[in-house]
Amino acid sequence: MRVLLTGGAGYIGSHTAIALVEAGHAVVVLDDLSNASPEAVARAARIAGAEIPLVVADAGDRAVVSGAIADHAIDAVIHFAGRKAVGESVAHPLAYYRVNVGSAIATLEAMAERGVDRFVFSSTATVYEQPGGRLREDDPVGLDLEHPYGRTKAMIEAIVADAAAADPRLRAAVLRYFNPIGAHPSGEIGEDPNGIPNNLAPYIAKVAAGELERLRVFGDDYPTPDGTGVRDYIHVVDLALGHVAALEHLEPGVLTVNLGTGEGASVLEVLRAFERAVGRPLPYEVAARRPGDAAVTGADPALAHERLGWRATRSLDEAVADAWRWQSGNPRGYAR
Ligand SMILES: NC(=O)c1ccc[n+]([C@@H]2O[C@H](COP(=O)([O-])OP(=O)(O)OC[C@H]3O[C@@H](n4cnc5c(N)ncnc54)[C@H](O)[C@@H]3O)[C@@H](O)[C@H]2O)c1
Ligand SMILES: O=c1ccn([C@@H]2O[C@H](COP(=O)(O)OP(=O)(O)O[C@H]3O[C@H](CO)[C@H](O)[C@H](O)[C@H]3O)[C@@H](O)[C@H]2O)c(=O)[nH]1
Repeated sequence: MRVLLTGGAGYIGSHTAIALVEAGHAVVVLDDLSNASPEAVARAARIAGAEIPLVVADAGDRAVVSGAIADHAIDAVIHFAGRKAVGESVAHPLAYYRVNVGSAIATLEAMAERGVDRFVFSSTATVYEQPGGRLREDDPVGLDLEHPYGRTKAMIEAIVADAAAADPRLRAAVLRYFNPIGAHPSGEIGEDPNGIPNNLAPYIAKVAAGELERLRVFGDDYPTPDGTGVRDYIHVVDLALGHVAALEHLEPGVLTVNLGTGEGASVLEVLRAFERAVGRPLPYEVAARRPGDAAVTGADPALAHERLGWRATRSLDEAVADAWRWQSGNPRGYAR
């Protein structure tokens, strides 16, 4: 298939681009570069050994997306484009609704205009209204969430369901990612956060690199084995392979699946994994809980295995070693 990746210059999109080419597909990236560098696409193309055209454009512009679909004879779209910073979504909710919801609608309209009916969407574990350790796809999802970012994703899930109900040709997959971590094993592409990272793994990587003084562990009094928050960290390459499987198994209607490992790791366990990769202790202090954080989130990944034949196979240690290879080899990221 010829696959358009909106937001394909970003962290998950660039890894997915490589996985798609390696599986025999052709990839075109459409990205406004608001949170990415064109260098990510250039490196993904080099690693994959294929040309990956980059269209620098806003996925919220229906006419531009429609033009890209026609120009590149696209068969399927994976929609990664969007903003993802939880705190920023609280401060700037309208921008989040405009970019996230607006770009999803514009992309679906552009596809309809061009008769493209294969659609894969980046959702998140955050859409579950009741966090828990083994979340299943039929657990309650809705708008009763902690932040506008999560609500944008729940809204888009509803929009995709309505679009599929109205158009029986639409074949869609909604992928609820748990916590992506790690980098391509080449060390050439990885997560390149702008400014001080919000997320745990890139934050620890910058502590290990000496750019940040110490990790602040947000709470050690949760009802978890060591008192720190537990998440389901999934290697970004496993996540990328989940997209390939989803794309290749699309059927009319909407399939919604968790992409997680089914295993939990605490903040201190992630820190220890980094210490093993780096080969020395890393400084940390216990700080107050971060508002809105759950004690535990984790996936029941059974449905993805049953329906897509996919499961995550890479360990936390592997992910952290790959993240550290990327961080230490590219201290300034893509240096945008
Ligand atoms: N990383 C995570 O923890 C995580 C977890 C669950 C879901 N997601 C979702 O997965 C998707 C990809 O996440 P990521 O971690 O790769 O983030 P990212 O920021 O690295 O990638 C998103 C990409 O979209 C681009 N973009 C943003 N707005 C755009 C627009 N209007 N038009 C075109 N391009 C636009 C950005 O430049 C960036 O390259 C996002 O939709 C995100 O919400 C991410
Ligand atoms: O500096 C830090 C950063 C994080 N944490 C802790 O580390 C764990 C993971 O935090 P992240 O910020 O890395 O990830 P979250 O689980 O909070 O959320 C992320 O993953 C979710 C998917 O489950 C959503 O996509 C969400 O938008 C995205 O930020 C949490 O227990 C958090 O309290 C720290 O202790 N210190």
